[in-house]
Amino acid sequence: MTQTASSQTDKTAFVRVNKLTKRFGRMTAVDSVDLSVAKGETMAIIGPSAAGKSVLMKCLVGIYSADEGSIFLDGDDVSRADSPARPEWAAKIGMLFQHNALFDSLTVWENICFRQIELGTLSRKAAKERATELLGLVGLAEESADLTPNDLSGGMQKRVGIARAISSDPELLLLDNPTAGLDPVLSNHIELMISKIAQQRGTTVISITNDMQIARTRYQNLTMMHDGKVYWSGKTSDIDDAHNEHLTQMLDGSSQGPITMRTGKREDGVYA
Ligand SMILES: Nc1ncnc2c1ncn2[C@@H]1O[C@H](COP(=O)(O)OP(=O)(O)OP(=O)(O)O)[C@@H](O)[C@H]1O
Repeated sequence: MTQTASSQTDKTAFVRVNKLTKRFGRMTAVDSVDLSVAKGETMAIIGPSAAGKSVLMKCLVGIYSADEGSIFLDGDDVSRADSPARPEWAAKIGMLFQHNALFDSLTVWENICFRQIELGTLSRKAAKERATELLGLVGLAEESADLTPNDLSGGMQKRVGIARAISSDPELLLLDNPTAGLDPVLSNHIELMISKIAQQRGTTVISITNDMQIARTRYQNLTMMHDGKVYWSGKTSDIDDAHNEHLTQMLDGSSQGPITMRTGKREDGVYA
């Protein structure tokens, strides 16, 4: 991955977002955002509340259309929810929503293979087998398959959400706060599991997190958003102590952002 999605430099990126803008009335939730991720790499998106992180994710998954700018996935233009390439990409993207979005009236296994059952790509028997296999992968017992989401703890629900997100073996995995509300030990477990899944399957992963430490240790790339804009984007290995302090201050609201930026966007379009 190159350090930002400058359209000049990142034509080969698997995920390429160019000057993406999404508005709600007069409010600009995502403001001319550039980012890019190479195939098989991982990116954490971090930023304070209302920074535009979830709206960006919803543009990537195709819930919202770009008002301006573009989104390319493996070269396909999917900038709008109704772009011709979108239907094909629906099956190639797995998403964990912020509040898991599990169906309370369905069992765990039906939730995990919901899409396959709906589309008829798997019989119910095959779907249950597949879901049970995925439960093992996310560290849940086979017996959980017949429970409903209400029977599960928050951490277990997250795991079921992740199992559903990877059920179609997606090329792109989008995770909106996979560890929100979980204790640090469980958060680490889940993040480790995500890294392993990404490594074993070669999945490209973009994940929102509020934890700078997790972002730095578990992800290859990091994008910091603030007020709908990308404030910093680059390799986590390039984050030195000064950057770390600065980004952490932005995250907890003790820095007002770009005014106190230590370094800025270079002439070649790379944030440093
Ligand atoms: N459907 C919508 N209609 C109107 N405004 C919206 C809508 N969705 C999001 N917003 C607004 O867009 C801004 C960005 O929201 P977003 O959910 O992307 O923030 P976020 O960075 O994910 O924050 P958090 O970490 O708190 O979830 C917020 O001001 C939010 O109120």
